[in-house]
Amino acid sequence: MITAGEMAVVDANSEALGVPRKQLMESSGNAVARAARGMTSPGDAVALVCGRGNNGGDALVAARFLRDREVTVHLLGRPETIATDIARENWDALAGTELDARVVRDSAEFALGDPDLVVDAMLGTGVTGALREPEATAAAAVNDCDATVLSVDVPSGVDSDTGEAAGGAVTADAVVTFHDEKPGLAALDADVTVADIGIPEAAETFVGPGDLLRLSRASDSHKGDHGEVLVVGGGPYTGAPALAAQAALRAGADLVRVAAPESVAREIQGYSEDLIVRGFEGDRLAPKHVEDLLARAEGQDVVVFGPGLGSAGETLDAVADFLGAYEGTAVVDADALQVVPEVETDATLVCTPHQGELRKMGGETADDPAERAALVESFAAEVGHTLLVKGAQDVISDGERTRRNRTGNPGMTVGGTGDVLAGATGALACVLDPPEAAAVAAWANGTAGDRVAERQGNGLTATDLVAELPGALRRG
Ligand SMILES: NC(=O)C1=CN([C@@H]2O[C@H](COP(=O)(O)OP(=O)(O)OC[C@H]3O[C@@H](n4cnc5c(N)ncnc54)[C@H](O)[C@@H]3O)[C@@H](O)[C@H]2O)[C@@H](O)CC1
Ligand SMILES: [K+]
Repeated sequence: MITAGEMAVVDANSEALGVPRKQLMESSGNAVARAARGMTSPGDAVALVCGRGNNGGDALVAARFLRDREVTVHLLGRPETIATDIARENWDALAGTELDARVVRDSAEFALGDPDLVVDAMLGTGVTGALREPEATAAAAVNDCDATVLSVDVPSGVDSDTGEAAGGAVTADAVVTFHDEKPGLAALDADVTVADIGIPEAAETFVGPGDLLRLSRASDSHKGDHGEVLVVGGGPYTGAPALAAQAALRAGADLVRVAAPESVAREIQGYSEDLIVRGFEGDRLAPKHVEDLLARAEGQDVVVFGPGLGSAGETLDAVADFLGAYEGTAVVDADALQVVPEVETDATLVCTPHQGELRKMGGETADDPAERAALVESFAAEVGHTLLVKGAQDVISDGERTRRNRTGNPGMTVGGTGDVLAGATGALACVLDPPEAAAVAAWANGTAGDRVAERQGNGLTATDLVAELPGALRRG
């Protein structure tokens, strides 16, 4: 099953892998023609009713593959108003054929005739609201006629995610949908076929630039703030929490606060005046600090727990106490990770171990990336949290869905890059679901590293990565 939003991500990742939308449209159109041919005989009349988006584009392609049928193409609206270049190019391509292609300038001009088969390609996943004209009149004519109706991707007017039909939606006898089943089609009283349109497997297996689309959707739908993050870290190390906090800012969080032992808080503040640093008594985290930290975590979108805390016994006890009582979302990194498998928590956690830390948590690892991904998936299911396991290929899993990330380079084994990733994951988890946040953060962190390496060769530092994060998170 794939939702329209996921399909858009996969589509953009496919393009980045060298298989652009226009090529997918050619495959979709070909699949539609194959289905139409299976439902008719040579010489039968096939009416292709095309909207001005890519759904219509699919049928404009199909027309070129149906020359042994008596084809009529009805374009709903003027060609100049076709919404996408690739659909327009496929309309223009019909000029080089003998096909009967008609422009329906307004609904009064629409004459369906008496076809044997109607191909309904008015609206696909781009539909919004009840059908407008001329689609409404055309849909009514399609629903009234005696012909069999084959819908492209989804019956026009039906929401492919929910199955809800807008006013005036088409009733289909059959549907050819693309790449994977759609949740909204399952309940329809129509014969649904899934056509493989040649999307490379890697477009789904690996996180790609298409995954950045999730961020634009999040900013459309979110309450308008990009989140507040609390970083709890520091003790034996001061750089780690500072890097995580700066990465969270660069990855889009509005406000980043740091809670660190007093002895290091001032030093952390020295790294950046953009951070709000407040110390707690002593040189390291201990159970006596937990109540105060829980109060500080109240009202934060995400807590990033662990960078630089160290592994003193009382520190790990404090981590366990905190996680036991916390109910929000937290990114857990570094020494704090080993506590996770033992602790009962209502919190939503994203754990970011490297291979060694994963083993310390009780997880297994393997050399082969696909095998490792399967092991990470079952361990994520066992611990009940999202895992982002760092490596030459990162693996991200919530126990159900698993992705891999292959951005990044050997130069990134330098100290501090993990802290940057934890901070970026924290910022993104303010606006995205945990596995999506982890996947986008891993991709962006690696992409930032690749850009720095391309520019300056060796000698990458974690600070370089932080500076490059905004660019890596920008689409296009
Ligand atoms: N990877 C993908 O996502 C692929 C998508 N493909 C096709 O592309 C389709 C999506 O294309 P688009 O995003 O261009 O969207 P659509 O073609 O579904 O619809 C967009 C057009 O419909 C108009 N419209 C929206 N709501 C309307 C309403 N209520 N009444 C009248 N007009 C309305 C819009 O103004 C726009 O011109 C899919 O359904 C599928 O058929 C395929 O080509 C293959 C690959
Ligand atoms: K359709």
